Amino acid sequence: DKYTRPAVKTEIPGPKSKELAARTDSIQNTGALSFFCDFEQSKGNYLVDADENVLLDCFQQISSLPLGYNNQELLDLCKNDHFQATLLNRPALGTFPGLGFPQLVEDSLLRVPPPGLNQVITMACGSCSNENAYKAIFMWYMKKKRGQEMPVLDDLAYETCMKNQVPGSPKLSILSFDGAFHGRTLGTLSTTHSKPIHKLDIPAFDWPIAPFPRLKYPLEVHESENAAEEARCLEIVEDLINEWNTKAPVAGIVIEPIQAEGGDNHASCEFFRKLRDIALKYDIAFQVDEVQTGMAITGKWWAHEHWGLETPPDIVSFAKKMFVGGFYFSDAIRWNMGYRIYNTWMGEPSKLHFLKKTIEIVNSQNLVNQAQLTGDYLMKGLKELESAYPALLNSSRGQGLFCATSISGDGARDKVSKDLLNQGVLVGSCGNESIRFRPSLLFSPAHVDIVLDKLNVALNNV
Ligand SMILES: Cc1ncc(COP(=O)(O)O)c(CNc2csc(C(=O)O)c2)c1O
Repeated sequence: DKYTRPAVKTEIPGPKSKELAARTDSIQNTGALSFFCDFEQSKGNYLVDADENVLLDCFQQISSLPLGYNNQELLDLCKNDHFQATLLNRPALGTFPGLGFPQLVEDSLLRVPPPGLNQVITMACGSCSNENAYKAIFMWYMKKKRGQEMPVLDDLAYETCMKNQVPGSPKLSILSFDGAFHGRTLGTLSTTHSKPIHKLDIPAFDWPIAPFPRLKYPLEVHESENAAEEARCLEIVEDLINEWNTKAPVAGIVIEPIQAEGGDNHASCEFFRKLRDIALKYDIAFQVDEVQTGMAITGKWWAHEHWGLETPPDIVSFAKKMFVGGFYFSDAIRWNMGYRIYNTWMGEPSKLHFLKKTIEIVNSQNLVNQAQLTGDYLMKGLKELESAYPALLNSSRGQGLFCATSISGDGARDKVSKDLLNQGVLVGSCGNESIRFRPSLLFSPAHVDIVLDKLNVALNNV
C-alpha cells in the first residue's frame, strides 16, 4: 500500500510540476507556487504530487483539510443524486436558500457551536468572515450608542455616509495584536501584522495594535518572566483603548488563540481570560478568530475552549477545515435588518454537507481526543530532539496537533524544511525560524514516528 510511507522519486518540484508552473506563469504570478498536486492519487495523510512523489502531508493545504485527501465517506456523498442538485445550483443564500437549509445548518454548524453561541452565518473564506464580523461589531456599537434597535437613516447620516464621512461613516476601530493574521482584504489587512509584504502599498486604518506576549521557552523555566510579559501586554491593551477613545473608539478586540502566521505564538489561558474581562470592562466586542485553530486540531473543537471563559466571546470566526467560512455570534451582536451583512453567495451550502459528514466521522472516531493524544506524542518527540540538538532546536510548543518548533541559525529553518520535503515530509513554516505542523485529524503516532525520524536526519544534515 503506497500510502503507508513517503516515497520520493524526483527533486521537488519535479519536472512535471516545473512544466505546469511554466504554463501557469504565462497566465498569472506563480511566486507563491510550490508544486502541483495529483488530487486523484492523494489519500488520507498522503499527498501525491504531479511527479508521483508520495508525501506525508503535515500541512494539509494550509491547515484546511480536516480528514486529509479523498476520504471515502466524503467521496460517497458526491454520488448522491440530491447532493448533485445542491452542488450545481448554487443559491444566493441570503435571499433564495434551498428548502433544506435550516436543517443543514442545524446538522452541521450548530452541531459544534462554541459554548454559549447559537447564532451563525456562513461566508466564503476566512478574510470575508472577519470582514463581515468587523462590520457586525461596528453596527452593534452604533446600535448601542444610539440606544435604538433599528438603524436611523436621518438626513445627516444618510448624506455623510454616502461620502464616507462622519457621522454616517463613524470613526471607530478594531484593536488587534502585533503578529496577528486575520486576512489580506482591505479591512482585515488593517488588523494583520505578520509580514510587511502583505501590507506594503495598501492604505490602512489608524487602528490600535497591541503587543502579543512573547513567551520564553521552556515555559516551566520562565514562569514569572512570562507572567510579567503577559501583564505588560494587557496593560498596553487598556492604555490603547483609552488613547483611541477620542479619535476612533475601539468597538471590538480581535485575537487568534494561537497566532499562526505570526510564528505560532502562544499565550496562557489566564491571559485570554483577562483580555476577555477587559473587553467586558469597556463594553467592547470580543472576537476570537478560529480560522486556523478551529475544528478540533488543538484537542478541543474550538481552541478558545481551553481558556475556561466565564462569558463566551461575542464572535467566533471560522473557515479552512470547516469547509466554509463564517462566524458564530451572540444575541447581542445579532443585527436586526436584512442586507447589512450580505453578499451574493454567503458561503456555499454544498460545503455544509461535507462538514456535516466530517463532524459525524470526527465524533464516531473520537478524533478530537486523538488530536490531543497524538499531539502530545509529537511534542514529546520534539522535546527529545531539542535535547539531541540543543544548539539548533528550541521552543517546541503546541496545543493538540497544532505544533511548532524553532530552528535557530541563518537559513537553518529553510534548509531543514527543504530537507524534510526531499525526504517526503511536507511541513509549514511560520515566523522567521519556525516550522509548523497542521496535520489532518487522522494523523496518528505512526505518522509522528516517520516525521521525527526524518526530522532527526534533517537536523543532522544542517
Ligand atoms: C487566523 C486566520 N484568520 C484569517 C485568515 C484568512 O483566511 P482566508 O481568507 O485565507 O481563508 C487566515 C488564513 N491563513 C493563512 C495562512 S497563509 C495565508 C496567506 O494568505 O498567506 C493565510 C488565518 O490563519
